[in-house]
Amino acid sequence: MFFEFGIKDIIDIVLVALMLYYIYRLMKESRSLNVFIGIMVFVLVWLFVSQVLEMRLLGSIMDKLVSVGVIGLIVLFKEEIRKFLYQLGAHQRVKNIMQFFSSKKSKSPEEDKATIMPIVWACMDMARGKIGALIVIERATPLDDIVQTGELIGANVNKLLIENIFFKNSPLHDGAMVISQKRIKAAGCILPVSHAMDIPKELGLRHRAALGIAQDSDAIAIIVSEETGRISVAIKGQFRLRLSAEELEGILAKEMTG
Ligand SMILES: Nc1ncnc2c1ncn2[C@@H]1O[C@H](COP(=O)(O)OP(=O)(O)OP(=O)(O)O)[C@@H](O)[C@H]1O
Repeated sequence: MFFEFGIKDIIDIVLVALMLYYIYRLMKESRSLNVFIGIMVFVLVWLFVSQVLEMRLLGSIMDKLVSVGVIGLIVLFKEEIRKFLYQLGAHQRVKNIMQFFSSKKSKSPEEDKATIMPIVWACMDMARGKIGALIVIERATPLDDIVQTGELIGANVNKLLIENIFFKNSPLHDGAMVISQKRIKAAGCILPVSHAMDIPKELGLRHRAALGIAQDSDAIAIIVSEETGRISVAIKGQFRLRLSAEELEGILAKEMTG
């Protein structure tokens, strides 16, 4: 009953272990750890019943359950699967983007500045007036699903327009504004809320929504706090809190122009 055990098998085991570890991490993050443990127990029982005990009837019933169950799991965990695939794609994409930008710098720094400065000035004004705001700047990850939850605008980036949209009684002040390709694409959009446990207690839903989109995509989310007038940025799943105008400008210049 001995079988050959070569380098290919070791790589096979390492890859399966890595895959299981990633699934475990994703499920832990999405607080579905018990589901993961349940699936593992089911798979072990299935293997034991069909491979070791060779019980044909129970084995075939479990075979059927597994094939249907896979579809069920895909539906149940579509968000986690999307996130996993995004993270996988992002690794390669980072390299590609770095290569792309190293040979081809931003076409027009003036054009980038013309987009960045109205955002910075509007945020400073709104911070002074304690007007809450949430601005998401789309980059490589398309945000079409987010845009669909709000109202389409399609206007050039303009300081007064941004302030007007977030003005307290404006019909679009609730939710997030999406800026895409140097234009205000939509406002009043609903973002996914982060369930991270390590967010400072004083930060509420606006900040959680900013972190949520920064975890799910490569977008830059700018938050102006209505309570404190502080400006923060969520990017690559991390917060940069209490920013000055210069710091905000620096981050946007660096991240938007590569
Ligand atoms: N999922 C979401 N998507 C977009 N905007 C959201 C979302 N959740 C909350 N908001 C915005 O955040 C506002 C509520 O902010 P809340 O006071 O809870 O957050 P906060 O982080 O404490 O911010 P602030 O410091 O401005 O009070 C809502 O009125 C809405 O405009």
